[in-house]
Order: sequence, then structure tokens, then C-alpha cells
Amino acid sequence: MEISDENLPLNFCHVQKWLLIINRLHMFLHSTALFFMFYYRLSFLFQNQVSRTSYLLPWLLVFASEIILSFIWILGQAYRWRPVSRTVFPERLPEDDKLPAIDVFICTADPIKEPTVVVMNTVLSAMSLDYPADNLHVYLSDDGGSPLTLLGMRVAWKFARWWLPFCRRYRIKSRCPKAYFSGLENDDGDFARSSVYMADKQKIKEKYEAFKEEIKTLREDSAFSRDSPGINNVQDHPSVIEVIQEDNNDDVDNVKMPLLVYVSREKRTTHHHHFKAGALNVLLRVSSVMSNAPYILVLDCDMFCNDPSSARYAMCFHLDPKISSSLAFVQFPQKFHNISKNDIYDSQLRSLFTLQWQGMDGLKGPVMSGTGFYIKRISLFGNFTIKGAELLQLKDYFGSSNEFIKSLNQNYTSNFASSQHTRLEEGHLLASCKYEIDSKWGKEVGFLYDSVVEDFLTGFFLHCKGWTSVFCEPSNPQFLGTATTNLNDVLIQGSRWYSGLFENGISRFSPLIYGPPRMPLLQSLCFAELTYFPLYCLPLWCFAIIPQICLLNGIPLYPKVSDRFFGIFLFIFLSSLLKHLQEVFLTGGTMHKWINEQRIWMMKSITCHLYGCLDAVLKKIGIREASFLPTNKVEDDEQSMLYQMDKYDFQASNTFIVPMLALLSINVSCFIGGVYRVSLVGDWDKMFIQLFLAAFIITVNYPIIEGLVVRKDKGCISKLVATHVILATMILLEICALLRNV
Ligand SMILES: O=c1ccn([C@@H]2O[C@H](COP(=O)(O)OP(=O)(O)O[C@H]3O[C@H](CO)[C@@H](O)[C@H](O)[C@H]3O)[C@@H](O)[C@H]2O)c(=O)[nH]1
Ligand SMILES: [Mn+2]
Repeated sequence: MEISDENLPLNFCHVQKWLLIINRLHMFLHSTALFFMFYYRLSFLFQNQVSRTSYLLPWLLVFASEIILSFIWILGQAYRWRPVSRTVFPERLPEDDKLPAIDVFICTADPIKEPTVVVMNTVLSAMSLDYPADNLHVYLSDDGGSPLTLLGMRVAWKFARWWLPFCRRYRIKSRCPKAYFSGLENDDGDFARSSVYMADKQKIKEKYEAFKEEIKTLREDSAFSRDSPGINNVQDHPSVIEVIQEDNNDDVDNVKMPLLVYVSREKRTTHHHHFKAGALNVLLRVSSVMSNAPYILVLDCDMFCNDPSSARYAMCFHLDPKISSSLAFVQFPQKFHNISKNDIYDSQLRSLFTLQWQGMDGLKGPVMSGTGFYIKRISLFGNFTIKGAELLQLKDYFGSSNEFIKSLNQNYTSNFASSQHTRLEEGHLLASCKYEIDSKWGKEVGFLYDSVVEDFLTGFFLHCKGWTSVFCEPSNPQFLGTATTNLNDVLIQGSRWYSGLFENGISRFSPLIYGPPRMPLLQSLCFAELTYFPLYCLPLWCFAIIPQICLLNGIPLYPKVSDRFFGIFLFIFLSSLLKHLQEVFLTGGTMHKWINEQRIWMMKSITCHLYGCLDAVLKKIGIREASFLPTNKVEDDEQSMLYQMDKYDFQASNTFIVPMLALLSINVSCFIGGVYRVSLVGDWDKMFIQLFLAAFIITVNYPIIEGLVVRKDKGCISKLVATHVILATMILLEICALLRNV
């Protein structure tokens, strides 16, 4: 008997048994060691009357740091509890005409930092997803309100009329034209020998060049420069909504094209616009009166669909009757096209998108990651029961548009073509600044506003309401983004993220308090780990200063080598490093990558984790306002070359460079002074750990020394800044020594 396709599962979830065993065993051993460490610290506090008085402050600081590190470690174990991976079977999906519709939302904010050609490549790759064209609708939100972007879309539409049929005819895998023509991957497949294909390819290539040229000419046109009169002020302009379509006046016939819509929401200086979350909410409303697809794909403009299959893969979960009722979104990992082999800045966020999300997938699902996810539209409408509600109540909740409220009924499909004019008018109402006033948008409905990491917050609340998510990681990356690959950008972006994350940790929605009654404990711990890991800044600052100054002054803070507790500290140190090494190897990394990750963790902790935490605290007490500085996506050849060569680009802001230099020079001088003192006094046994710690920090951060002493290229450290910093730290160390002698 044949099993019908309908009965076969669309996806399969596989628990990673070996990893699970290793993780749990490690958890057991490491936590036992931590227990003994706490025992040692506490018993010292009660026993050692004499030394207590003079060592107390540094001692307590080191102990507090150990407590914070252990706290973050415990939270992080939740990811390691039950890692899973998933397989999908898109060939078992129903026929094309039975597939549900998808709206794609792409956000852009700044035509200078986010070049139009790059954004249009994202648009084109989304339009050419392997999905029925009638059921695919692409919306671009332009927060820059730039006519250049709008014109760019018209040009892209013209090119798409050639590009889409070409991709379909030759089953092209790489459907982002920029990637396809870059020729990095051979995408010719079965047609490599076909002369017709080659001729077609050449023709399309010419069209692509012409497309780029047209955008370039537009860009150079002074009429589009920012200062030109009549050009939109980014902060103050009316809404513009345009359905991109053109009379069929060229020679491509009958090409089925997805709907393509340009939306630039109204901006007024008197209104807060809530950054990307605000932009996404406008798209959510405008699209509801145009295409109202039940599923939405969200993309940033700095990434493209690298493989056209993601929509079908996502449907393998959304259409699975066993999980679909509670499933809010399918998250794909963020992967990047510009990662170097050793990835000195960990720009790929390896741990997040491999281990952590897989771990959460084994619980209730990964965190929403801003881009590359397929979300069910109704999951964004809060827990309002639409059926029984009065119209007035609904308006309190969703704002005043009748058309929008009608769209909440899932069976509603707008007849867009026949009433385009009215719908565009409704669109303008929905994209206006005032629309959200006195409604629940951003608070309970749509993407949430209370954080600059809108993705984290929105995902967290979905999970709190009982929704789940899944993580889909096919071997071929479905989306490829542009990662930040210079130190300054990495740290600025980090400061924004950690400020947003920590802000959630200290709000009343802290995952540790708000989470546990609403979701499994382990799932809340995962969310908590993300919000609290910026706290790494405290122990790392402490470990980079206190033991070293104590070393110089002969104050021991750790057990002697001959003490039985020495083994405990050694074990904890090695066990953390080895576990990290195992995870790097498991995810395809090398020894080199491992040490790079250790280093960037230190660098980030003492800079952007600290600034993130401070920023969050200042926002909380009302001294600072939220800000979202989009990252720079214009490629700088010199900078990317340094990154590709594993050389740090130290031409970064002094707010980042100064703390790194200061801490390193403390370590170097205390190490030298310490060795000198210890060899005079002969207390190696007592001071071993402190000597070792300073040596470890110096070794891991050797590239900073290299940047100062050896390198002469453009990315080296400014000598002037370094001299000031080193002088200042010397004076500080002197003062410490004097204070102790008083
Ligand atoms: O006022 C704004 C600011 C940004 N964006 C868009 O938001 C996206 C993300 O901005 P980007 O500068 O690329 O920031 P990243 O730090 O790289 O973004 C990461 O972090 C964000 C905040 O957590 C997530 O939303 C993103 O998806 C995630 O890739 C881009 O498409 C921007 O055009 C807007 O539409 N309006
Ligand atoms: Mn980005």
C-alpha cells in the first residue's frame, strides 16, 4: 500500500544526543567545582580574621565578580540542555495553488549608508523567491523618504521583468543579481554547456549593468542630493505609497510578477518614530489593506535571499498541523557573505546562530532575530479576541481604520486591483504619524517599541503569550547579510544591542521575573542570559585590574599552588576554556577562531558591554533618549582588506581604544613589577594565579600590543593616544602603591 504524501511529515526534529550528553556532563562537573569555589570564598570570610581587614575590599570585589560570572554561566546552561536540529521535506508541500500568500517586508533607512543598488538587490532577490508570484508581495519601507529609493525601485522593477523569467527558466540558485554576477559560485548547473543559456546570461548581464548605471546616474544627479530644495527632509515629510507597475512596453511578455510596493511613512519632528519597529508596523497595516497575506517575511536591506527555497522551507513548519496552531515564526540563522576565515571580530556571532538558537529550539524556540524570519500575521495582533469584540473596542486597540479592522478577519482578501485608489488612500491614513495615537500599536500590537532591540522584545512577548518558534538551518544559507567588519562599527553596533538587551533585563519585563510564570523556566533562562550578559563588563573590568594591582602590592587573592583549592580554580579555568573550544570545533571553527573569540569577548566586555549597560541605566532614569544609528553598509576596501588579513583596525573611536590600552598597560606593568617583586620575596606559591592571570590577558591581547609597537599600517594605534594613556595608568598605579603604604 502506498502512503499518500499528505500523511508524511513535512519536517523532522532531531535531538542532538551526543551533544546533550557532553553538555550535561560538563554542567555537572563545572557546577560542582563552582560549589567548592564558593565554599572556599565563604569559609575564608569567616576564618581568616587577620588578613580579612587588609584584603577585604579587593577580596570582595573578586568574589562579587566570580558570583556574576557564575550567574551568567548558569543562565547559559539552559541553551545546552536540549539542542536539536531540524530537517524539512518541501517536496511534500501541497500544490502551488494551495500555498498561502506571503508578504515580504524590507526596511531601509538611509540611502547614503545603505546604497540603493544594495537595497534593490535585496528587493530583487525577494521578488524571485521560489514561490507562486500571485502569492508573493514585496513591500519596501523607506525611512529615509528618499526619491532615489523610489526611482530605484522603478528601475529594479524593469530589470526584474527580465531577471525573474531568467531565474525561473534556468533554475538559478543564487537570485540576488549582485551575488550571481560576482561569479564567486558557479551557478550554471545543467546549463553550463548550453549556448542559449550563455547567450541569455550575457544579455541579462548587460541589462544588470544598465540597471546599475541608471541608478548611478540618478545618484549623481544633483537634484537628488540631500540639500537640494524640494527633497524630503528625512525627519519631516508626508507619506508616499506607490505600487510599482509599468505599462508593458518592452518585449518581455506575460511574466508573472509579484506585487511590489514602496512605502515611506509620514514623518514629523513632533512625533517619535520608533525606528525599525515603527517602520515594520506601518508595513503591517498598509499591507493588510493591500494583500493581507497570512505570513510575513521580514528582511533588512543589508541582506539578500541567497537561496530561493526559504519560503517553502518555512511552510514546512507553518503548514504542519501538529505545530502550526501555536507556531508564531520560523527563524533562519543570520549568515553573512563577508566573513573572513578567522573572523577576528566574531562578526558572524557564531555562538548565537549555531549553539544558542539550536538550544532554544529544543525548548520553545529561538529568539526573533530581526531579519530572516517568516511570521504568522495574526500572532502580531496581541491576545485580543477579535471575534467577540465590539467595533469600538477594536478601534481602541488597532486604531480607527475600518478597512484595517475588516482585514483582521482572516478570510478577508482585498480585491486590490479593482479598488486600488481607495486602498492607497487608506494606506496613507495607516502610514500617518497620528494613526497610532491612543491605540495599542507598539505596546501590545505589532512590533514592540520599548527597546531598540525590537526583535528580542517582540519575540519574548510572543513566547510569554504561549506562541512558539522554530529554527530552520538548511545547509545552504538561505539569507546572507553584510556583517560589520571593522572594530569601530562592531563596537558601536554592540553598544546599541547591549543597551537594548540590558534595558529589558532591568525593566519590569525582566525574563527572570516576567518569564517563569508564562513559559518554561529553561526558556526564560535563555532569554535572561541575553539580557544579562552585558553584565560581563563588571567581572572583566575587575579581573583586569584588581588581581594585578594586588600582585604588585603583594596581596594574594587566590589559593596557593600547594593548597588543595588550587585545583578547583584550575579546573574552573580549564573547563570554561575547553568547553568553549569544543563548541568552536563543533561548529566548524579552528583554534585561531577560538582565541579570536576569547579576545573579542574581552574587548567587547570592557567597552560596548559597559557602555550598553550605562546607556540602559541612563535611559531608565530618564537622562538619555533611545537612538538607533544604522550601521554603515558601504564597503570600504581598505578596511575589509585589514579584516580579511586578520588585522585589527584600531582606527576606532577613543572611547573604545582608551579602556583597552589602559587595561592592557596595567596588566603589562603589573606583570613586570610582579615578577620582580615575587623574585625578590620568593612568594611564587601565593602569587602564581595572579601572575598567570596577567600573563594570560597579555597573551590573548597581544594584537593590541602589536597594533601599538609593530604595525605601521593604517589600522595601527595612534602613538599620541597611547602615550597619554600609558602615562595616566602609571600615575594611577603609583597612587595605589602610595595609598597602600600610608
Ligand atoms: O529608523 C530606522 C533604523 C533602522 N532601520 C532598518 O533596520 C534594519 C537594521 O538596521 P542595521 O543598521 O542593519 O542594524 P543591525 O544592528 O545590523 O541590525 C540588527 O539588529 C537590529 C536590532 O536588534 C535588528 O532589527 C536587525 O534585524 C539586526 O540585523 C536596516 O534594514 C535599517 O534600514 C529602519 O528601517 N529604520
Ligand atoms: Mn544590519
